[in-house]
Amino acid sequence: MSGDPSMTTTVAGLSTAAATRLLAEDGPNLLPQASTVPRWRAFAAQFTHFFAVMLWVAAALAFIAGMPQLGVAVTVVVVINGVFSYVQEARAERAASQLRAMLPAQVLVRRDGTAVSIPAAEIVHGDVVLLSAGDRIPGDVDFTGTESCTVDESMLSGESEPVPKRPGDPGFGGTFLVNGNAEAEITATGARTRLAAIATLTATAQPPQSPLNVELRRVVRIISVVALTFGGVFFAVSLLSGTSWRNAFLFAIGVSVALIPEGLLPTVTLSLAMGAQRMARRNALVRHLQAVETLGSTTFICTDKTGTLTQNRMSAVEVWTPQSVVVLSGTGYAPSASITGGPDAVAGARRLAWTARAASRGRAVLHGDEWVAEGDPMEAALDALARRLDHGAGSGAGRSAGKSAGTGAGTSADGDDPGQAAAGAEVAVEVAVDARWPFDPARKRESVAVAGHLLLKGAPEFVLPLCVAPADLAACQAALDEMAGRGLRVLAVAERVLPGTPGPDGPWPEDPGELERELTLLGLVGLHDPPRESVAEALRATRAAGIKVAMLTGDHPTTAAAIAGEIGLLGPDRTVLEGKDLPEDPHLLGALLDRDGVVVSRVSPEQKLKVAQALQLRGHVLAMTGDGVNDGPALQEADIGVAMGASGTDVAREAADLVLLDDDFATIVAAVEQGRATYANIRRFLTYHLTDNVAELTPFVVWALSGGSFPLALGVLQILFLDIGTDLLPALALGTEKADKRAMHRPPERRHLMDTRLMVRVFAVLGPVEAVFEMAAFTLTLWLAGWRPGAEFPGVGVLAAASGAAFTTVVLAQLANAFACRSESVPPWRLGWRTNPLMLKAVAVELLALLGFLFIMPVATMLGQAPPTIAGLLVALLSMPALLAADYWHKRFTHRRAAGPSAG
Ligand SMILES: Nc1ncnc2c1ncn2[C@@H]1O[C@H](COP(=O)(O)OP(=O)(O)OP(=O)(O)O)[C@@H](O)[C@H]1O
Repeated sequence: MSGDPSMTTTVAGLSTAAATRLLAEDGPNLLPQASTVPRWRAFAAQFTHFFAVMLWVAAALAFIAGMPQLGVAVTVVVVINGVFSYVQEARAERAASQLRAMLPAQVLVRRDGTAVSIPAAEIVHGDVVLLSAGDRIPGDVDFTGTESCTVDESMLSGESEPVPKRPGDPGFGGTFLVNGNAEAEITATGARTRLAAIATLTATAQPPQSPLNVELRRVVRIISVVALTFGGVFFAVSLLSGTSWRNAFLFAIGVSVALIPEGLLPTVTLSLAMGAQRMARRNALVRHLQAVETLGSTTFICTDKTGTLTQNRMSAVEVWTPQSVVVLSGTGYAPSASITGGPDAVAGARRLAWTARAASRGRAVLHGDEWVAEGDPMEAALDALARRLDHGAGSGAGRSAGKSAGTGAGTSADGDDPGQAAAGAEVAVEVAVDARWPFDPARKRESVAVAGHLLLKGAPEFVLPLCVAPADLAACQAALDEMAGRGLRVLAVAERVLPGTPGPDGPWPEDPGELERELTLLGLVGLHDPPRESVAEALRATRAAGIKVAMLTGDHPTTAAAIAGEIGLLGPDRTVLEGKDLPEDPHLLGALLDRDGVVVSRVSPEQKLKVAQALQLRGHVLAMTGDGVNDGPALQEADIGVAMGASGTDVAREAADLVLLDDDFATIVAAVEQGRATYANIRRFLTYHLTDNVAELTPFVVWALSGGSFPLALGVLQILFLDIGTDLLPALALGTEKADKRAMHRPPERRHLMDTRLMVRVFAVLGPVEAVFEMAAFTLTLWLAGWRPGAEFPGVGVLAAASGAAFTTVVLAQLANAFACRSESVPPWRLGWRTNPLMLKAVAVELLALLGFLFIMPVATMLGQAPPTIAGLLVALLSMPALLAADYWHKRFTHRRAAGPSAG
């Protein structure tokens, strides 16, 4: 708190013209880019990683060994793969930076004498910024006016205790105002701030690995180990069967590298980036790409109430005073009020409203016929209330308005009513506040000292005990219960004459506790905040998706329960808890909360953190919303911290993984749906990719097991070309699959990308079918040409045609597989052929490439293949229905076992 008068003296700030000139001179207020990798380095990196280097060695060896075609082919493969990966990564990076630019930080500054909100990047040296709790300080500053202001400087100093600031103290860009309000003059922006110096130091630090990254690296590692093992076995068998060591080494490297899914990581990144873009179109902005995937596996959502479930458009609809009840309806200036009570009924209500407004900073302005909030919507509603009652009284609407009508002079004659002493009837005149102790979520009240009075408003349980027991405590409690039971937020308003207190210059106590006692209760005010229309439907969707929801609110238990009941959140056992009653033990707490539709009221930020920890201990993947200054730790603790883009504080936004641009609960649900879709897509192309690997490996396994006596159905070059000709485009197309309509009709699952289900599908169903037909096409061609196992290898022409048949089979089977992989449970013909246009294009390109690889003679000769015979072609064609049939039966089988619809 502070009684510092400089808060009320207005420093005019810069003129717009001066600011524009300074902005041109100094440049925008942006931190120097954390030295991003230059493009050429990112490009070069695609050609210098371990596997690429192995391929370069293989190419060099091929040239030295006098096999220039192989050398050229390997080089082509490295280049195509490198360019493809680079393009994908660049696209993903571009998408990510577009997302970052969607939420520019805004700052309130005083320009030309009025407060305006501008992007933080446009702040210049000399600007006067107006800060309130939760704001990030946009540059280095000197404080010019402060009100109970403390700043979290931990990011610069490591000191976790907030630092109190007084006028004249310096403040630093990037730190946060934790408490109170402040006015400050900017002394340095952008690269000249202290943060910039530190940011350049820390830019080189690696960001932590996300779970998805860890998981993907695991997948790539497994496949790489398998590939290298095969390479080793192949090398050994080649040597044993009399191949020269150089050739053996060459082929071993070729086989290993062909099997390693280098393209997988960039494809996944791109797929996440596209998921993030789709979320952004639905007003959900992820702050890291990996959050897209985590969102998909969310099992529990803890949401707050005001603004997320409700519209945060408050209006005061009822005033209870010991003498009267005033019920207001309608909007605009002149409410239709129903008043019960004696002659002073409206006078009492007005006095309450004026007091509550004096203890507020939020204000309301009339737009058309509606009050629009400037600042805290609840406080704005109190401002509107005061003006409406004045207006009503002045125009005679309040039939018992009595003596204070219009002028507000009434009770102030005896100097007893500071609020009304400053009042005009229509025009709000601000009262001169000597000292303010702002609202904080622990005290749950706010008080001000005005002209020798202490004026206070706050949560009833936190105000009533400070009051001299009113004669009609029971009536007060009944009024409170009744209003809360209707879902109204209820505030108590009280005041006290301060004996012999200091003037505006203080000194005032830091702790208002010693002043906030022996208060006189003026009454209660009930505020209505309509639920969002989308919420009931969104809650139904969450339930259908097997996700549990809890409401964590700072509001009164009865109010919270009423709203939760109204929107259909409250669970069947109607569990409504209070923050103070939550058990300390995290296991107990987890067990208590682990059900659907729990309401926790009067919850503090620390309790939110505990709730997050307890639910995660139960194995939940938790999304938690928060908008307050102190919500940062809970948001960081949750798997998905959700902050509000429209309201909410900078602190919360920067701790969050997901920002809701429209503050709407339904948007979280939309984001979860998109997250599930993206995860399903990654599994789709992983399945597709791995099936191909089975088909590519089988010839080598057969060859090696036969000790080199069974000819090799596919050569290294053919494998490399399969990888490029068939894998890249369909994998991309699978990454663009739309969200499955039923994705939100099954329970969430937290599983490894490469789980048993996927492995069985690849290694026991799709892969073997493809491999069997591939080997059948090869063997049948040889057989019909008269070759029998164990005999001398047939001539080059026969081998080429057989190998061409095997190659064709893999391409065609993969073509069918691309369609099979579009869903994990539905056969492709039920998905509609035109629902993924990119897939049709990918398939067309694949077919053209196949024709080229078979019929362009130099290419075919280089690959060691020729167009297949009729018999070979028939087997290749048969592989398609066979693969689809196997896929169909497998889907039916697992589908039935899973009992219940599931798709994706
Ligand atoms: N500006 C204020 N001045 C006085 N009391 C307030 C103020 N804001 C809130 N309160 C009281 O404190 C209680 C808790 O408010 P708080 O803002 O902490 O809740 P919250 O967590 O934002 O609630 P919700 O879940 O509804 O968003 C309110 O129910 C109200 O009684």
